[in-house]
Amino acid sequence: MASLPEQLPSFSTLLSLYASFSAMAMLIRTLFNEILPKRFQTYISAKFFDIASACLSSDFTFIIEERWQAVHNETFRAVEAYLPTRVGPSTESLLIGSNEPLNPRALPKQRIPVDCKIVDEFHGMRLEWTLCNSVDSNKYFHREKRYFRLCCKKGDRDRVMKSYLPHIASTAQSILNRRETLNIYTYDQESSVWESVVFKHPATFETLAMEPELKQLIKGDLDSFVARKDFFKGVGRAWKRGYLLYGPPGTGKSSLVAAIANYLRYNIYDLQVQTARSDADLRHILTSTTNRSILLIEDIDCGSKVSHDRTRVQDVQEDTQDEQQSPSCISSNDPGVTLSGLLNFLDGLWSSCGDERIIIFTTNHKEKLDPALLRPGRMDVHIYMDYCTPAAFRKLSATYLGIEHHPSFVTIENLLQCVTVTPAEVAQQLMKSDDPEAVLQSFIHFLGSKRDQEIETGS
Ligand SMILES: Nc1ncnc2c1ncn2[C@@H]1O[C@H](COP(=O)(O)OP(=O)(O)OP(=O)(O)O)[C@@H](O)[C@H]1O
Ligand SMILES: [Mg+2]
Repeated sequence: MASLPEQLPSFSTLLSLYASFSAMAMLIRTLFNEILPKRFQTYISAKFFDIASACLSSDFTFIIEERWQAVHNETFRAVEAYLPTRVGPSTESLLIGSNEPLNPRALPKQRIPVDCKIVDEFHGMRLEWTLCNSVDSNKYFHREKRYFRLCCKKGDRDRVMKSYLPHIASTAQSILNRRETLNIYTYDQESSVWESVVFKHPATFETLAMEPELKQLIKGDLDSFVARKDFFKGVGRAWKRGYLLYGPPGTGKSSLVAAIANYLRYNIYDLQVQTARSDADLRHILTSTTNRSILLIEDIDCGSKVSHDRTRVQDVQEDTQDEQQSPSCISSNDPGVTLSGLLNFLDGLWSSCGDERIIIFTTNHKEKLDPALLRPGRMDVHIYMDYCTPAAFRKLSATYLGIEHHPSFVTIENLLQCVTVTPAEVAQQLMKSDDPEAVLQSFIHFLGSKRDQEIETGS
């Protein structure tokens, strides 16, 4: 007869083990219920539930937040561009809209609404996407945080990382490269986000009236910037290019910015430095911009707080004077942006955040800028936008009147040699009538009286 193995515990041993376990469980339960505060109990139960359900579930979730390590997350941007192309029969809602009157040839654009589920298929994997929104706020700030949740089977996790996400990256790249509409963004301090509208400025290098050699030089510089990613890496520089456009009002600085955006197909972030409350705020604002874009800071001399590094006390004292001169300069108790805060972004350590960025400053008064901003190498290219030259006039005449040669050009070009007139003034004169002959005669008259005035005042 087979006997029981010797090592099997006896019934009485089992009974005493059971009693010890029960006592221990009772003790743990009492500790849990009586000693731990209620909120810890809830937290621990929730965590336990999470861990248990994660172990039992066969799904895996990726979270892709809008920001990654303090700057804009390019993976988020790629998904944002890619997902609208994956809208299918299972999609329950969509955001649609258009900045133009609806017509059959310009159907509204699609965007993914918050909480809407998009199901994608890739190489036999089922991938469920949801755009989520949460609010991060305390008594100092209120920021909305957007993120994508991607659910897949646990077993597909590696394939998602190794082949699906790279597929999204390359698809998004080609979508962004051929983007039809450009956006111009302005920063909304209230909600701490960049607000965008469609950018449809008609200025192009073709319509710009400036010396042809200068135009060629700028286009060449832009082309080489875009093509030389590896060069920038190789020489240890951030892939950025800074332009300072300076010259009198109405000489085409903003038009040149629009022409650059249209040429490169880059979005524009139009920043009023005065809207940033502090250097930390400026850092947040600038790190929320995306790659392949232009950061535009117009009238940099007007943002008096960044023209020179000053203490807060000085700022507050000068605010009252500044306010009268420049309504755009905000008055507040905030410390404001300092020059060093801005320079840190131009070529300091923070300049390495982001790729393929063009930074453009414009000013009417280059002489008012702090020498630190003008130091060689800080803004790579300084472009002087001049008064109207004969070559610029010929371009404006071709654009506005459709005339490239005319006998009165000789008189006009002679007058332009001695009269200071901006391209904006010329454009205004050339738009006066749709009769080109009458326009040219009136323009000669305009230049003549301007010359007489200048002789009289000795300017
Ligand atoms: N170089 C130019 N070529 C073509 N058009 C021009 C040029 N300069 C000015 N204009 C015309 O004048 C208008 C005003 O020009 P723009 O706003 O570009 O000047 P700006 O130099 O930016 O002036 P400000 O210093 O006041 O900002 C433009 O909308 C455009 O129609
Ligand atoms: Mg301008």
